[in-house]
Amino acid sequence: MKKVFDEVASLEKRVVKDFFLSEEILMEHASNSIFNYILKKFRKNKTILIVCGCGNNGADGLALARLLHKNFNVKIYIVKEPKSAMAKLQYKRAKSLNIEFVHNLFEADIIVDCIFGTGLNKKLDENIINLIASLNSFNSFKIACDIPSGIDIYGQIINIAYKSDITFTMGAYKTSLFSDTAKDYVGDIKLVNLGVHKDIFQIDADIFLLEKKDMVLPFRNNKNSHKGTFGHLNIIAGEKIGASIISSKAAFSFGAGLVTIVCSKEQNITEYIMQSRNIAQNCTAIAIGMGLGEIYDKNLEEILELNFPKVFDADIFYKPLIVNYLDENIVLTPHPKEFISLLKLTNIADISIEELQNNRFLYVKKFCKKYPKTTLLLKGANVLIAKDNKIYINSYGTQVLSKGGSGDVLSGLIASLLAQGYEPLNATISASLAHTLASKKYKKNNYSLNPNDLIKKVKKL
Ligand SMILES: NC(=O)C1=CN([C@@H]2O[C@H](COP(=O)(O)OP(=O)(O)OC[C@H]3O[C@@H](n4cnc5c(N)ncnc54)[C@H](O)[C@@H]3O)[C@@H](O)[C@H]2O)[C@@H](O)CC1
Ligand SMILES: Nc1ncnc2c1ncn2[C@@H]1O[C@H](COP(=O)(O)OP(=O)(O)O)[C@@H](O)[C@H]1O
Ligand SMILES: [K+]
Repeated sequence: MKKVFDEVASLEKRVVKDFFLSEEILMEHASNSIFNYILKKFRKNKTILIVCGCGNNGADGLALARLLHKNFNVKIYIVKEPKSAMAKLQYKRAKSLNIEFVHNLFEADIIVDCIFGTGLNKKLDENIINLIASLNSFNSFKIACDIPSGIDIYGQIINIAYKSDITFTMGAYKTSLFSDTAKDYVGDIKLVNLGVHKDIFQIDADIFLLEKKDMVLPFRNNKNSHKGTFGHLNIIAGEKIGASIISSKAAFSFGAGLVTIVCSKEQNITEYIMQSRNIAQNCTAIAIGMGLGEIYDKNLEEILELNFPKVFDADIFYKPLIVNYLDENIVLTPHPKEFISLLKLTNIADISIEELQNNRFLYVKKFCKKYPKTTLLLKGANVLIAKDNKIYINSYGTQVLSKGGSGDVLSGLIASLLAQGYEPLNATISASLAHTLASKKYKKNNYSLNPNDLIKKVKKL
C-alpha cells in the first residue's frame, strides 16, 4: 500500500528545510517527469499546448515547455500573468528560448493543464470556466499537472474541472484525487519523485492507497484438512432470499468450508449451500442484513449477542439496536445511504447523502474516532476501509459494479474470510480487492455484469 496525504505543501517545505533542496529542484523534477512520459509515449511531430496559470502550477508548465521545446511543436497559453517568483522565473526562461506563446486555444495532439494545482482557493470566474470547458471539448490526449484544475483540496469541483487522461501528482498522493467526484476527472494517477526517495519525502501517514499485492487470497496450505478446517459461515436470510443466496455463493467460492443460510421456512436455494432454522453449533462467522427487511428486535438481539465475527450489511443499518454491538468482531459494509443512517443512529452526524459524498474522508474519520475497533467499509466509486483511525482506499472498482447484487457478493466474500479465521480488517481489505479486481477481469462491456459473472471472475483471481 502507498501513503496518501491531505496536503503535501508541508512535506515540500520539510524537504527544502531539512535536506537543503530548493523549490527549483523540486519543480525541475516535477516537469521532468511529465517530459519523460511525453517523450516515451509520443512521436516528435506532435503539437503540445501547455495551459499555464499564475502560480507554481503554471511554473511547472513553463518549465515543461522549456524541456519539450525543439523536441515537439510546443505552444504556451497563459491564462493569467505569472505571479509567483518561480512562475516569473520560468516565464523569463521560456521567453528567452523563443517558445511560441499563443492567444487562442486549439485542439493540439496533447494538452497539459497547469492552470491550478493545490493553490486553487476560490470560485472560478466565467473566463476560466469557459476555458476549461473548451479544453474538455477537444479530442486531445489530456494531461493534468498535480491535480486537474478545478478540483479543490477536498476533491470537489467548485464550478467545472479539467477532465484528464492522466494526472501527474507531485511528491505524494493526495486525498483530493480519491474523492468519488474526482474519479471521472483524474484518469490514471502517476506519482512523481521530487528529488528524494518517497520514503524520505513522505512522513508517517494514516491514509493508504491499496495495491494488488495487498490482497491475500485464501490459499490452503495443508493437505491434511477437511471442510470444517475452513469454517462455517451462517448467513441470516431475510425477506429477500436472493441477497443471501448471492452472498452464500460468493462465500463458498471464496473458500469457506461450509455455508448455511439460516431461514424460517424451506427455500429453493443452490444445492451445495445448506439451510437451517437455527445457527449451526460449529458456526465460525455470521453475515446479517442483506435482504433482511423486517425482523423482530428480540430475534435480532439473540443473533447480535452471539460472540462470532460478523458482517453487518444493508437493512441492518436502519436498526437502532446495532449501536450496542459495534466492537472489534464487526465489519460494517454500508453504501452512502446506509452510512448516513448509521451516522445518525450513533449520534455522530445527521447529514444528507450529498454532504457525505462531498466529505467521505471526514465522516469516515469521525466514525473511526468513536468506534476505532470496528472495521468500516464505505462503498462507493472509491471504497474507503477504516479501522483504528487509519483509512485504506480501494480505487480499483468501476461502474461495471453498479448493479443490484454486487454488494451481496462483497459481503459474502468478507464473511467467507471471517469464517476462515482472517482478522476483520485483513478480511475486509482482501475481500474488497478481490471484489474490484475480479470485476476488472470482466471484459465483455461495462454494463452487463451480473453477480454470477462476478463470482466466476473471483474464482479466477
Ligand atoms: N512548492 C513547491 O516546491 C512545488 C510546487 N509545485 C507545483 O506548485 C503547485 C502549487 O503552486 P501554488 O501554491 O503557487 O498554487 P497554484 O499554482 O495552484 O495556484 C495559485 C494561484 O492561483 C490563484 N488562484 C487560486 N484560485 C483561483 C481561482 N479560482 N481563480 C483565479 N485565480 C486563482 C491564486 O491566487 C494563486 O496566485 C502545485 O500544485 C505543483 O503543481 C511543484 O512544482 C512541485 C514543487
Ligand atoms: N461506479 C462504481 N465504481 C466502483 N465501484 C462501484 C461503483 N458502483 C458500485 N460499486 C460497488 O458495487 C457494490 C454495490 O453494493 P450495493 O450498493 O450495496 O448493492 P447491492 O446491495 O444491490 O448488492 C459496492 O461494493 C460498490 O462499492
Ligand atoms: K493542474
